[in-house]
Amino acid sequence: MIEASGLSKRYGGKTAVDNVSFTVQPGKVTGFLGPNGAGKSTTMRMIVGLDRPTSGRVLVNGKPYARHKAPLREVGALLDAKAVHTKRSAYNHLRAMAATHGISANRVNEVIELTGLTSVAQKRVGGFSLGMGQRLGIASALLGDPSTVILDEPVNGLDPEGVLWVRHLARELAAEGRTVFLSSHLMSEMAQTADHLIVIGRGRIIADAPIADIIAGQKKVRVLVRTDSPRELLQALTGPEITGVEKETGLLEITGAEPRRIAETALERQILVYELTPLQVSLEDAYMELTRDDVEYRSKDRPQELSAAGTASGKGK
Ligand SMILES: Nc1ncnc2c1ncn2[C@@H]1O[C@H](COP(=O)(O)OP(=O)(O)OP(=O)(O)O)[C@@H](O)[C@H]1O
Repeated sequence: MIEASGLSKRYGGKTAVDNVSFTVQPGKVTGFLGPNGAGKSTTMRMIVGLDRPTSGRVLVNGKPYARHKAPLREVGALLDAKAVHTKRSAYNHLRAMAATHGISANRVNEVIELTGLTSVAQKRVGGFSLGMGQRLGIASALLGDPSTVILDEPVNGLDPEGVLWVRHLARELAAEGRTVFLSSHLMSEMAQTADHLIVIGRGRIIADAPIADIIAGQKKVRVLVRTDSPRELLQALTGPEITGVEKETGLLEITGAEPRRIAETALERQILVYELTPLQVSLEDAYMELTRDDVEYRSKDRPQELSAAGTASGKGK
């Protein structure tokens, strides 16, 4: 179990993590999501004592990481896969780590097998691909058979087979009753792997709930509408909460209005509508909506929005 309370980290004038409190429960995969620069890595580094909190504290299995006599047996972490690149072979790298913790050579062989590194175990780590480095990082994290596993972007650089492997591994570790805390910005991946999500934006927690609740919490309905008069239709749908984006000529994506209301409005105004498709809210949508105001580095070319209130700025007719 991981328990953070009032955890903050400032680097000079920059607040990377701002008074966050959360608990990561055992027996579940908890996803840690957030846009670039949100504070995920900094939080994870504080959990394992690599960064000192400016204020607040974080406990792993009831104690600060540094207070554990054999921390590798309590918590295993993959934080920066590149940090393991050395002139040693994968086997020797793991053997050296194991030796410092009284972990047997048997366990080294076990994690090598578990992470699919058997055929390259004698090769120099310096020559490893990003994916092999990730596997070695995961092997190091699992070496002490820890009850808490923290993996920062574990699927980064892995091929599809590797992504699937990490997903199964995370699920298996949680099923064994371990605490599994994974960061990622791949929403689709999280949707298939995590039970619970903690979403962070600009150093603050913006959601902490089971995945199903996060999706269900996004009440804004979205509907695809094909019509020859998109702008007219949108202006007829009055309400500040209703917005629309013209995805292509004559194809509107309307947010905030139920299909029935759209159909009734179109009928009233004699606007021909020849497609009306409600869209399912995905985790991706829920996440975009949640982090909308908390993205530090935003791409410039987001689709232009049209608004039902008539302040249209898009390319609708
Ligand atoms: N050592 C440091 N010195 C100064 N600023 C830092 C340092 N480490 C992180 N930051 C800043 O703190 C903020 C949070 O960074 P962090 O790496 O924790 O975010 P992240 O959510 O892991 O992002 P990403 O998904 O891009 O890895 C960023 O604005 C970052 O620039």
